[in-house]
Amino acid sequence: MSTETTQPEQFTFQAEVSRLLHLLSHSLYQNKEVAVRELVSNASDALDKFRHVALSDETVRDEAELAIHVELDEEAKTLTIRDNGIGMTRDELVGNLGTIAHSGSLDFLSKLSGDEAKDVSLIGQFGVGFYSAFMLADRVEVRTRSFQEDSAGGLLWESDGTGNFTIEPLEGETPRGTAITLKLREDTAEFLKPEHIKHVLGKYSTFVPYPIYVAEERVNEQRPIWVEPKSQVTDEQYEKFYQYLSHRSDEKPQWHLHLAADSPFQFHAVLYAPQSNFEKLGFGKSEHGLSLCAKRVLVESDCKDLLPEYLRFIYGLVDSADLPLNVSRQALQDDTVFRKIRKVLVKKVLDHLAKMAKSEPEQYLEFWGEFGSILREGIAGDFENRDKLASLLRFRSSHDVDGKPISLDDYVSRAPEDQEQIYFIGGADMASIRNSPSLEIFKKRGLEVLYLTDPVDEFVAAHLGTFQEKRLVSIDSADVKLPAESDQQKAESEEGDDEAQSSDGDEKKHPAGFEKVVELFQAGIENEVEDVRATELLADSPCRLVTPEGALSTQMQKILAMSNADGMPPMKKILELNPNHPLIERLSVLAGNEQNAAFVKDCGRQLYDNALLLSGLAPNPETLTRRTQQFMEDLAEKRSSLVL
Ligand SMILES: Nc1ncnc2c1ncn2[C@@H]1O[C@H](COP(=O)(O)OP(=O)(O)OP(=O)(O)O)[C@@H](O)[C@H]1O
Repeated sequence: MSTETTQPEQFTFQAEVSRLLHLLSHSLYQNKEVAVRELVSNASDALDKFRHVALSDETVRDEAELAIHVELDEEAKTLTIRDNGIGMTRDELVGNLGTIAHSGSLDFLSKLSGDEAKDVSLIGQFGVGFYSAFMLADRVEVRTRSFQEDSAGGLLWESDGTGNFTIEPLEGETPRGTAITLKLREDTAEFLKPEHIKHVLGKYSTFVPYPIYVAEERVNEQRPIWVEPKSQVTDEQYEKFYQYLSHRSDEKPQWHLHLAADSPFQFHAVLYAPQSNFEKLGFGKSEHGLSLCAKRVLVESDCKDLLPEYLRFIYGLVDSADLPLNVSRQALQDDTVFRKIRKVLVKKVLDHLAKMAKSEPEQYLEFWGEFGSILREGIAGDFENRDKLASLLRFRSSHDVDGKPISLDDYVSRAPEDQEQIYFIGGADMASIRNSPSLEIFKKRGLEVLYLTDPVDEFVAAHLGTFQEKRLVSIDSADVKLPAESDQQKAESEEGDDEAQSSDGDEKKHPAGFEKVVELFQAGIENEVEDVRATELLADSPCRLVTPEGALSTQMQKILAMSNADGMPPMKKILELNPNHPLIERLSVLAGNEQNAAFVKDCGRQLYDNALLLSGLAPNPETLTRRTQQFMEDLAEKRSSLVL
């Protein structure tokens, strides 16, 4: 049928796109200028892609300058952004301008539209920048021809943003590239004024690496600040460049680094740390990389291999004349200069952080609060820089002031000289950590303990192993060794428990009958624990559970058990008793009489269950409740004589 070729094909937007378009027009705070930035940035990406193709395929090259033209038509009330980049085929049009590539983008943006509506300027980070066109326009037309099609292969994409779009072939010759025409709404008519559009482009698109023209006038300066001496770059220029690289308009970076080297290889770089970490807000892993240039020309806009993963939050640009750029990604990664540049970048960033931690500790803590959770990943992966990274770690501790996390260097510098280990305790939250019986002796002796409420920190501690030759040890482990007590501490502790304890090195004196208690407890829970024994490391609690030497800490075991459900059998623990606790002393007396054996055994089981609960582990609820009920019944019966 003859109508078949002229009838536009109808398409429906993916449901997520419709929701996004609704969100854009209704709830998000609207900084409409962002739409221009996004469309210009897409045009610039399309030019990059074309240049890349043209490098290896001379048949597609031509003489035309790669550029972006912004055209204003006051009469038709249209704003057009035109590029001679890579263009789009029919399938690309359907896929790119009808769906959202990054799943999760929409959810994230919806979250931002709550009370504290964040700037919609974030939109470009989530692979949905094109749709911001509908913030300005009630109709959008895209005319495009892919570099792969002949000049008659142009297409027109059209939509009013309410749910559908159409695609139809264009008649006549269509130049290569894409022209996006926005039919502006009444309330966005100011975007038809050349002065306004120039102002917007100056604000957001100064660093676009291709010329941008409004009418015949070139409006972006394209100044490569990274090759200029630091002294000649103003704060404002650094900020603008950051905003251009990160798509975070109106945000200042936390800090920046401007690096330059001439030998043994040449490169320039500007690196930035953003203000906030989106990963913390639940938006998955950061996906951006650094921009990689050769002699000022952008070669790769998202080079993720220039920095290790644990520095993935950094934005920046690296420019080197010494890199082989027409090679595969793998070959680039293996290139000696590339590897050396990467090494220098990592060193400079870590040195900068170390300097900041020393001279501006408050600012460093702010940085750590945002990005510490990413930076600490380096402990497991970057062996070469492990020491530097270890000094950058921060933890809550029993000795921290106002909850401000401390460094391992702080810890070691104030630990007693003969303290061979760095103590830590893991737990679900501060409250359960502070209530742990294992902490008592450390509190009593004033020994510092790191509080690790985030389970990942325990993995970090395990990977680190030692710091300044001191082993990091969980205090609920049998590996713990305490430094010798000072004379004063010795005197105090001997005063506290005069009959029970002799000085260090001597055979400990336990109350008579204590060995019997151990025997009965053991008989009561023999299959569940590795051992029952006395400890001198408890102050106020009757007992605690510890992990045997060399075993994983309780927290780590819990995490592993969760991640591997049918998992490993639980590792047996050691039940340690405080021979000087009034309850244990009383039981030691009772254990002398055979008739009390069952009762002492029951107490052993109950204390074991209590210790499990305190460690965040689950005892058998049925036997626990039955036993406590029995205890209550016995007590109630004894007390009934008081009523009569
Ligand atoms: N001017 C253009 N020329 C060629 N392709 C384009 C152009 N504009 C958009 N596209 C295509 O449409 C896709 C979707 O664009 P959109 O701005 O929504 O997301 P994105 O560009 O992938 O993400 P981001 O905005 O984070 O860079 C692009 O990836 C690109 O393939």
